[in-house]
Amino acid sequence: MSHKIINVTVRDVRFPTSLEQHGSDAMHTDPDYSTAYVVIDTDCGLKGFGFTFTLGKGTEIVVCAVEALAGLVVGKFLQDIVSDFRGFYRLLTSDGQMRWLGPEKGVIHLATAAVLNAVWDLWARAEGKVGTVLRYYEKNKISFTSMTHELLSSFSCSQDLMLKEGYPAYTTSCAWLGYSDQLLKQLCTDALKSGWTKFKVKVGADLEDDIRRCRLIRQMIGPSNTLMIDANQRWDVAEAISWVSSLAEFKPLWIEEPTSPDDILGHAAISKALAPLGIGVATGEQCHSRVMFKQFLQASALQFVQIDSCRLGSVNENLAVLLMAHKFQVPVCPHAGGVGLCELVQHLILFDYICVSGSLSNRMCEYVDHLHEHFTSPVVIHNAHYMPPKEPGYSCEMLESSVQRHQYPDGDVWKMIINK
Ligand SMILES: C[C@H](O)[C@@H](O)[C@@H](O)[C@H](O)C(=O)O
Ligand SMILES: [Mg+2]
Repeated sequence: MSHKIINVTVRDVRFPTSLEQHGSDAMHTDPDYSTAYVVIDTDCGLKGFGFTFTLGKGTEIVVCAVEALAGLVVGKFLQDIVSDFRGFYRLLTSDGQMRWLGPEKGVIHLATAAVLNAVWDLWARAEGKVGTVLRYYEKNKISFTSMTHELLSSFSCSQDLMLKEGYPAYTTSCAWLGYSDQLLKQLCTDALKSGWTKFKVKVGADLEDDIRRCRLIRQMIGPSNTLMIDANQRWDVAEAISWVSSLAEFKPLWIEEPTSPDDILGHAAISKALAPLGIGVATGEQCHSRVMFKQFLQASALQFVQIDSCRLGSVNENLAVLLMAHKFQVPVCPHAGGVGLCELVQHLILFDYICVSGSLSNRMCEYVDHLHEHFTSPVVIHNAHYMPPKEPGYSCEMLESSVQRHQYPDGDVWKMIINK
């Protein structure tokens, strides 16, 4: 079948998560988890769904950027796109006028991610597959193929393990910064009961609060479970080193986003200073391109790579980062959560394990327990592991009823909030 793309639509879909402080951190105190939600229509009726993730205000700007890119997509045939996916990626990112808005960063790159996520979803649905990424990888004969040849031959064995046990996850949803100690305790108790062993806590606004919260959670989870801390870029370099040193007694595995996401050498200095304390640096949720990741890796500026399915240019660019991380032997622990990021990133991390890294050492994927009910194929978590998705596609499709209710500003949910 030809699968000619005949239409690309995009909608501003927002969830009022800030009302309950879900997702709050030291820099983003009132996030409304949102998406610029893209639907691609084809001449044969098949659709592709995709989105990028935003925090509420400004989603309308991403919507405009998607509309600007749509002209490059409508009229194309899926087969032509995927037989030269590199060319298509460049078409979207290298338009002679639009690239001035990035290039490959900021709003225009978020829009590129939304469009490409929808194309990947469409391709996987057209093939009736979950794992189109593997085919892309083989077809494009990425130069790492020989390096991972052995891993590819152990493909079925790793795949069996994933199908049986799933991919290990950690939870962030017990300890958002705006949650009270009482709520934190309750959520942590529930999470321990459900089998969670790895927990991330938001820090960075007030040191005394951080000490109290980290002590509380460490006491609850005990010495052998894993704790991570996340400052969401709140500090400068010297402040990060001294602040995290004050939290070292709680034995965090990593400090995430200690400073500006663009300060590669700053991250390197923090990594060096914290290494003797056994604390690594994790970053990536606002690392906007593979070029930045390359330098982070070259400068030994991070010890955990946090790819993001909606900030980088979809599967295409994430794949480049997975391969570089493997070359540098740095574990990938994707950023997820938000709305829909868990749904997308599960595909990438399974691919990383089965075809690239072949290792689970120091590796885990983020999970938050919000908004999955709005997806047609929500993630399945079992015993704190992501179970492989079974439906063909990239798991991007939202329930149409959810989209309509949450569309901003005309959906019922927003009409009620705005008219209050
Ligand atoms: C605003 C968001 O909830 C962030 O706080 C979140 O993505 C966070 O940094 C995370 O690591 O999950
Ligand atoms: Mg984070």
